[in-house]
Amino acid sequence: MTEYDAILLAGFGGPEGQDDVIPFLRNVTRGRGIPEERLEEVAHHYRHFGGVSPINNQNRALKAALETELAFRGIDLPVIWGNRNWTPYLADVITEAHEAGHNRLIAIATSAYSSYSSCRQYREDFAAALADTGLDGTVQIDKVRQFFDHPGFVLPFIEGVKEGLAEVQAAIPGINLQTEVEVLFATHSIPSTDAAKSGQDLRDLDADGQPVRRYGDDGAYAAQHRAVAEVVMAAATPSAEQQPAWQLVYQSRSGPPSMPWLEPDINDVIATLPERGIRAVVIVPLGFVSDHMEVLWDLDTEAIETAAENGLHAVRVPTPGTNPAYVSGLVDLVMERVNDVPVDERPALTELGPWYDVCRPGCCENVRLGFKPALAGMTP
Ligand SMILES: CC1=C(CCC(=O)O)c2cc3nc(cc4[nH]c(cc5[nH]c(cc1n2)c(C)c5CCC(=O)O)c(CCC(=O)O)c4C)C(CCC(=O)O)=C3C
Ligand SMILES: [Fe+2]
Repeated sequence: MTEYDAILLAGFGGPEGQDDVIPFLRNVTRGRGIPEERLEEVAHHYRHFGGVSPINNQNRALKAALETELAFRGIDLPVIWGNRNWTPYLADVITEAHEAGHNRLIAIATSAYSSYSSCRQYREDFAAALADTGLDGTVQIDKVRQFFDHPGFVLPFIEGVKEGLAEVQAAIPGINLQTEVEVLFATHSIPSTDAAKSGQDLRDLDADGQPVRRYGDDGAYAAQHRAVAEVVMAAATPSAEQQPAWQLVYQSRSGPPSMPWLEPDINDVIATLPERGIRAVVIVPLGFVSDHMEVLWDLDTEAIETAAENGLHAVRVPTPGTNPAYVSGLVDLVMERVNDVPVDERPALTELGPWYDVCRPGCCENVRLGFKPALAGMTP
């Protein structure tokens, strides 16, 4: 048994009104070398929706769903919710938790894969929050493993792809699933240098100093997405003969053009589909846990528009959101830590998992920004 006294639900954060948009974007991009034009463009996405990102309400709903599931299971752990980039800030909610007597926190970050932005940055922000509040050494923050291949996270996508394909067949009677439909698994593009470091363990080096555990050029980040996509396709399609082609595509690139980020971009890929005889596209937001701005703008607005321009029927699959399988999976992830469940008894749908509870030395470091201390890892 490992004793925890609260669950820390750690979100990205988002603006909740027009006046929040610019300060929020400054918080997110401080020191990141994001071009001014890109910031203006992203500000416009938020302005289009009244300056309000849906992400905070989605995290409020997830917190409530977790509380209901915990109560149903008779688990006495309060859920506190804090954000990296907007109120309620992590430092403030951790201080409140401490004042209420909660000093051993198990964190769930709303992010499933390994990379600087999707794992280590959360861990660095936990360390910064403890340093800023003087609670370093008083409050302990552990974090559940990256859950990209946990059944609770994957199941909603399997259901979604099944339903998406059924919808395509209803819209275009007689369509050939194998030759006329393509499934695009979409995730956030990240700098190629971050991708290469994702999931890397600095201890596993060969005699030439090269990593032993290789995930390919785009690191564990891309490998994890591909492995999950394969599982989703196999589970969502009745037979190989009826399985559409699929590929992993990227969205929401934001760095300067001179800096390599993961490709191909979803819009570029969509534009190539008609010439291959594709008539319908199923878009799976595999990299995201809820329908936040990246999904509403980059997929539901831009990618859907690109599909229409190319004469394609397009369906966007739901994100896990508050799907009961996802909510219950997150509680399972907490309880495997509480109960010290051995690694070989933990659920994982790909060979890359179950991922580590404690991140490896050097894992997901950001070579551009340099070293910053992080919690929930083997080295600080
Ligand atoms: C991998 C990844 C995830 C998924 C994992 C996770 O969910 O954590 C994610 C999620 C999110 N990203 C979000 C928003 C933004 N991300 C930005 C910028 C960046 N994202 C990056 C990566 C990721 N981002 C990167 C490498 C940058 C470049 C700057 C840097 O090196 O850090 C910018 C700056 C403007 C721009 O350039 O787009 C914004 C506004 C929101 C909130 C949406 C809402 O408000 O509803 C969410 C959930
Ligand atoms: Fe982002």
